Amino acid sequence: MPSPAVTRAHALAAEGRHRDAFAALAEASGAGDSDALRQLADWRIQGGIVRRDLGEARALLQRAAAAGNDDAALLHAFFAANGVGGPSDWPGALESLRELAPRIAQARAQLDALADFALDEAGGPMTTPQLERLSESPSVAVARGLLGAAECAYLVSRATPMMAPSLVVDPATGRMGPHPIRTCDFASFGVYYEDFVVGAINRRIAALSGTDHAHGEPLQVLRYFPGGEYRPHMDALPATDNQRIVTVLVYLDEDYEGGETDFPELGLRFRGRPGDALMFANVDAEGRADPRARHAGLPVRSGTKLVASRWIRRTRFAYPPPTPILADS
Ligand SMILES: O=C(O)CCC(=O)C(=O)O
Ligand SMILES: [Fe+2]
Repeated sequence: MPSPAVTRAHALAAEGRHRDAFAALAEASGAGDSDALRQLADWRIQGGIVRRDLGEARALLQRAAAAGNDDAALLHAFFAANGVGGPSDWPGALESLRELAPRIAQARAQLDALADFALDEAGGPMTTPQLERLSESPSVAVARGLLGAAECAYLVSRATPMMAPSLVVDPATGRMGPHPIRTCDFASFGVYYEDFVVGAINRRIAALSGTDHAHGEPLQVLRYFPGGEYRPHMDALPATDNQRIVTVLVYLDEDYEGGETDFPELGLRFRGRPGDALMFANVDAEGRADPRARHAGLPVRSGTKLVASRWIRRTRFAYPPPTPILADS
């Protein structure tokens, strides 16, 4: 049961009285209501009612955690680990995760999955696997065992309840929507979901690709049932000043037939074992979209294919915030 202030704020927002709802939450937050602090943090993350402000959200989560809200404490630890809304403090965040573990099963599950790999002080990998090059230009390469079995299983278990039918950018309209080009389900690990395991995986992907982990779009997990496919496409965007320069795919399971990743222009077809990564460049030496990097996830014939996908931009990436209803908030 949420606190009375949160219930009241929801009712006011549902009536379109957003300013009153915000005032109710702000007042209760000021009085130390941990539910109100948590709710206000959510609004600051979403940015639909009030202005998105991840730094403010992180501060609110910290206060909610201090007032005894474990769920806020866990999300605050994710923010601190991954440098959301402020600097990254991996060791401090890990300490919080360990404190929460006796009370929160999800915190224990993360600590277990993290045990697959030795991490440095900042959550980065101690080593990265050797790259086997499959194509010189555009560069396509394989890194065997980039993820461990526990990490693959953890990603799948976290992604499964979040799965929704895929959306892609329609080149005709520029809008996101369902499209026959990608007939799989997907789960995206944005700020709410980028936990310690996802953060450690993103850092390993960054180390492999020689990029900064803040340059990646949220890690996605794609799930293809029989007949599901991702038709030939380029990951590079038609017009952007922050191009998707490189893609890393990590195969998460093997109980399926078909579903190879196919590069028609290169005569190359690949399917990895669980934990294997395929990395390819989407741009040429001048940074322009490289049509030879066009690729497909071929139709799955039987079973279920699960793959993690990370599109890495040239520079830091964040989704633009929505326009808030309370513009002056
Ligand atoms: O599922 C695959 O093999 C391809 C996925 C893909 O092309 C992508 O995520 O951009
Ligand atoms: Fe792709």
